[in-house]
Amino acid sequence: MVTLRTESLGASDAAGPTVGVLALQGDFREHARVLAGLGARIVLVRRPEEVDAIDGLVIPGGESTVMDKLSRAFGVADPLRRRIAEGLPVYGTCAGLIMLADTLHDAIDGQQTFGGLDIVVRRNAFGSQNQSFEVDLDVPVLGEPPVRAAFIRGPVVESVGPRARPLAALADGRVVAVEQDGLIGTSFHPEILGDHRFHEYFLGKVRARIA
Ligand SMILES: NC(=O)CC[C@H](N)C(=O)O
Repeated sequence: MVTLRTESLGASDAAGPTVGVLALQGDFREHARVLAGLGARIVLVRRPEEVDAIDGLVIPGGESTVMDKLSRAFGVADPLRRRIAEGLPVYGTCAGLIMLADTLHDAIDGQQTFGGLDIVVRRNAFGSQNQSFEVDLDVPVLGEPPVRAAFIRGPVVESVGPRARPLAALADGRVVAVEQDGLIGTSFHPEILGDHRFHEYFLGKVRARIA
């Protein structure tokens, strides 16, 4: 018998899909609040049993090198790789996008990712913390208005392979949002500026898969 550490942060609806938020490090609480507000049941994922209990997963922003080490130390990296390969819908923001990339351009010290997205990513592509910025981003799958996107030491998608497709790019053409089947990745943090359309779009994928 597995006891789930199901924490509801906000208005949780027992009928909603069960969405995990990888809670090893980073801004997982903000994502949990947004998803709970949209009707999902939230599981904060830190253990292998929790990986088996979810219909979808959000990987938050934070520090991908630390998330990589902790996910291996906590034994959730391989179970997550397996579930991603089986089609688990996953939305990764910033460090979470890095964790979903098949190829990391500047991996150091043996940094690993979970993979799944057929993309090449470069970390810290927009400079340091104090070079953070916000921009209005056209995201055609989300319609109008543009998404206000916060970039905080974010990665860039340097190339998009044939299995993935770009969802948004900056004015200079650099790709900052992608999807591939049930997987979504954004270089930026929609969870902190009050626009929840990326989370709604992701929940649509989760619901479609369990319907
Ligand atoms: N805001 C973020 O998630 C920053 C990502 C971080 N620079 C990393 O490489 O993991």
